[in-house]
Amino acid sequence: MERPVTEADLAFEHVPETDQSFENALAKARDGDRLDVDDAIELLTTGTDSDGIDRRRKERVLEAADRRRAEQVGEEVTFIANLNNNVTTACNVGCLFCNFKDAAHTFESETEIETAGFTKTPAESREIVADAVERGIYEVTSVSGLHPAFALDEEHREILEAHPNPKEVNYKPPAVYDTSPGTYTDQISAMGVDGVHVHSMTPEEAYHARRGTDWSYEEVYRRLQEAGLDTVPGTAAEILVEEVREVICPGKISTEGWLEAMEAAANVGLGMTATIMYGHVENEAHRALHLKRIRDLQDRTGNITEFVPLSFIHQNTPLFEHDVVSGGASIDEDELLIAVSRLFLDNIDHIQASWVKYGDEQGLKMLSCGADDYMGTILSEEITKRAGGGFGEFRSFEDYVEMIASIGRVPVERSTDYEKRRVIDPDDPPFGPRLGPKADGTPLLTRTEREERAVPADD
Ligand SMILES: C[S@@+](CC[C@H](N)C(=O)[O-])C[C@H]1O[C@@H](n2cnc3c(N)ncnc32)[C@H](O)[C@@H]1O
Ligand SMILES: Nc1c(NC[C@H](O)[C@H](O)[C@H](O)CO)[nH]c(=O)[nH]c1=O
Ligand SMILES: N[C@@H](Cc1ccc(O)cc1)C(=O)O
Ligand code: SF4
Repeated sequence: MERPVTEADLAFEHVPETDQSFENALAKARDGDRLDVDDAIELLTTGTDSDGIDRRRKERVLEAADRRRAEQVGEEVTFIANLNNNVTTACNVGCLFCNFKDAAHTFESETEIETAGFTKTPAESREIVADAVERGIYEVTSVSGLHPAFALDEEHREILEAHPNPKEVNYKPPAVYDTSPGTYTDQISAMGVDGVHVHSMTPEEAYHARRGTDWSYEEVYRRLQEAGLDTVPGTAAEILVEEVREVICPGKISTEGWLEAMEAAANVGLGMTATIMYGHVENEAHRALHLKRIRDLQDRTGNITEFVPLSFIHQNTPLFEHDVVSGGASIDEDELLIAVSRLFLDNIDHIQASWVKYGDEQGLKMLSCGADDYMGTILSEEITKRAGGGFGEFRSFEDYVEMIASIGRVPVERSTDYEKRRVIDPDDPPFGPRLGPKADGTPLLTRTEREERAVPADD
């Protein structure tokens, strides 16, 4: 088990104190001036001159962000027809905010323990994606645990097999396990059914895909790109400040490592998203520093299409179970984080509202706090569900059109890179995806609807 978190670990060097005033920071935001870290802290706290959130000030921040959203991207709200396909939950990194993972030894053939998790072979992944493509999706997002048997490709497997101490590099051969995930390149090429867009390989996974070698991240991402990788999800970012990572994910790549991997992905020409996972032990100074690191990265690369705030889901996580935190972010904090992301990240066009994290009602509200993208259909979800979140695993195009039209905005289906966009007329049902290789406008069905249709009606 991990070393317990002590109070000393939470006595942070970075605290929300500034020489700036709330009013000055807000004036800069309204004028479209580039904000600095102190400005962001003032806006996120609604002023460090008093404790707690000042509701009237909060409304002014949200209003400024909503106006900026309207100027920058207009009234369209985008979403994507996509599938989430997590390959394996086996992971020994031990992040304290995560309940998606299952200890890798529970997957071994020899063990008496029955694992609560799953591993898919490349063939199984392919079948799941093929089925979803048939239904009309055109993006597969795939993020997974760091299974010890995973290797980048055959060459990487040979290097790992020849390692004098495989344990040191977190490697065990596939034969040890009931099911092998194969290699990353096999999984990527298996998922690339009919030209579906493959969005996969977070910096943490890329780290795993080069362990025990001297390969650069460029080399890793180049090989993955050859296998069919299209874009990279910028998760594993969590909070890009070391003193926070030391508490919530001491086994994970560092801030520097994350930035290095993302830059490498950009260098080989891959598009990417970026995230923040907030609402646990960090304070507003950490959130502001994180935003600065993302904006700097985007200044260097220009490859980030969207920023995705992920509000910490606390219920079943070690951080909550060990009383390190008493819950997640408040609604005020969620709204301010979306708004300040819009105002601070002047070089990233799209801010995503995650219905997985916020639910429909609050997710919709976020679209008037600075967000303009409403995620995707995903069809299946494991990370938030296992952490105790309860907002489900699927949204249909009908759900999307109804929700977006209800707030007077324009529903638009988009491709991962936002290049392909199709405006949907709310008065012209039925609603289904049209941008996919097999998408002909037929509505995506829920699992239950599909099962009902599969059973021949007995009249
Ligand atoms: C579960 S990991 C899977 C991919 C890979 N293992 C990694 O860490 O990048 C993907 C992301 O899910 C997010 N996540 C995990 N647990 C969460 C929780 N309890 N609440 C909110 N987000 C969470 C984290 O931001 C994490 O980086
Ligand atoms: N916000 C969450 C996402 N967002 C990813 C999108 O669905 C999509 O893959 C991206 O916009 C690239 O096109 N995915 C999750 O699984 N969970 C979230 O909370
Ligand atoms: N799957 C991740 C989130 C995610 C994945 C890909 C992205 O591009 C963005 C966010 C989660 O549920 O937390
Ligand atoms: S967040 Fe990713 S790396 Fe960390 S324990 Fe969960 S699955 Fe593993």
